[in-house]
Amino acid sequence: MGPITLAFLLAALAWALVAAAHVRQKYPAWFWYLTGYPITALRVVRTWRKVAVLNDLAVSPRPARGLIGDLIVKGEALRLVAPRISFPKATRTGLSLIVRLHPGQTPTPFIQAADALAHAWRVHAVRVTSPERGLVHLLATAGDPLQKPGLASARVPLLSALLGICESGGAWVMNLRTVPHWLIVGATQSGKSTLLARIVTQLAPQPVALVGIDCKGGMELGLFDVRLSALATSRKEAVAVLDALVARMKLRMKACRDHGVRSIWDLPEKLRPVPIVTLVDELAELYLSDGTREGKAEAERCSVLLLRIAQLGAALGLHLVVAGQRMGSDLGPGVTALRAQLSGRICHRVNDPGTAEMTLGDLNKDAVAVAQSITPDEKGVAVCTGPDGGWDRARSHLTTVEEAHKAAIAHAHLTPELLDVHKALYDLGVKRDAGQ
Ligand SMILES: Nc1ncnc2c1ncn2[C@@H]1O[C@H](COP(=O)(O)OP(=O)(O)OP(=O)(O)O)[C@@H](O)[C@H]1O
Repeated sequence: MGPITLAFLLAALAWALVAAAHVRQKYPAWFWYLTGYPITALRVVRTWRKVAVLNDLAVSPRPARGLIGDLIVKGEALRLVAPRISFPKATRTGLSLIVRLHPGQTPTPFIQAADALAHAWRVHAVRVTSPERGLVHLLATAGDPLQKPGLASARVPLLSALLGICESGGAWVMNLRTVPHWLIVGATQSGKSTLLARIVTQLAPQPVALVGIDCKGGMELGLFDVRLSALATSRKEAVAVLDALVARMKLRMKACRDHGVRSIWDLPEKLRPVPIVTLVDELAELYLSDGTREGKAEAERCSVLLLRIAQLGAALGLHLVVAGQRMGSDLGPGVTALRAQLSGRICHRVNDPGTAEMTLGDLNKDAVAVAQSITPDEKGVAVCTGPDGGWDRARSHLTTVEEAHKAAIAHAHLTPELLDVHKALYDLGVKRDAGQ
């Protein structure tokens, strides 16, 4: 090979490498389709049998025990048959395939083998679901799409907030019409306040009343004061606000009864009251007692009122979004009952396994393990429940305090007046100037 040919080949190689880097950066999905996907798909097909056998996903068509004369002989089958798989289909962020279960198999061992599959196929994660009896769906994500998440786009209806992006590639949406109450947990610096800011930013332009309960002296939710119809900054104020909201809930119940409907959404439009979303920052502050009789009574009252709203509020347009660092039964018996009503769950990185278990354990054990693996660097990453009862790993869109504050100011004129709630606060000596 002459020097000119060699130089030409080296230049072509360099050009190809630069072009590949450009495609990878600019069009990551196409880069995946053209390079990563074919290699990974072949790896899946080539290694499937071995991986299935090693992870007890393959079964023998012959029984593990047989009869020799008068004896029953037990043994391990020599020829195991892996369940059949479809050819892996490319997705924007990875690949997916369907496994046809052998008779007698369940999805459980596949869920347990998800980590092993991810290692064998050299992908970031494998999620296992069962869309239909006898079938298991394996969704592999090539890299962590939450490392550098783009901004997902989705049309969000009333009472919905576009929070960020899911690991599976879709938009992460909190829809209060379908899931009326939410619990958000996370250790300090995990991204809770950013998520609350995102929720306020998204709900601010909508015809919705936002009520804040922030017993950290209003340091977090106070930033959005102009778009809040009421803000309680201590437990005493929280009791007054929640009391007024429960009284309002009873009036709405009566209105529904009078019109023979079961929800405010069935009332004639001009009679329909504004939905109220109550945002609670630092739930534990509402439950912890300082040992005094008054403190205990306040904590119990808060617990009862929150529970009432959570139990009855959905159809009456009263919604709860409750955030806290910790969630444990030690906060009081009311907390477990409240958790049962907060069906939407978002678990950021947490300090104690108990909180992850309390937040997600009653829904899905695997989700608990994934939540526990969130590292301190993964700010804004959380495990969240989906509308179909499933779960996903997701990352919130980074909303700065300035952005949220600006959104609150821009939509301050949409803040509905809740006079009864104002009065309850006023009676405690709390003054709030409109547009403050
Ligand atoms: N989705 C995100 N993407 C990138 N960075 C984020 C994201 N969410 C939060 N952060 C960053 O993480 C840091 C902590 O966020 P945040 O204040 O929301 O945490 P927190 O859980 O409310 O903490 P604390 O309880 O101490 O108030 C901030 O610097 C924020 O910019």
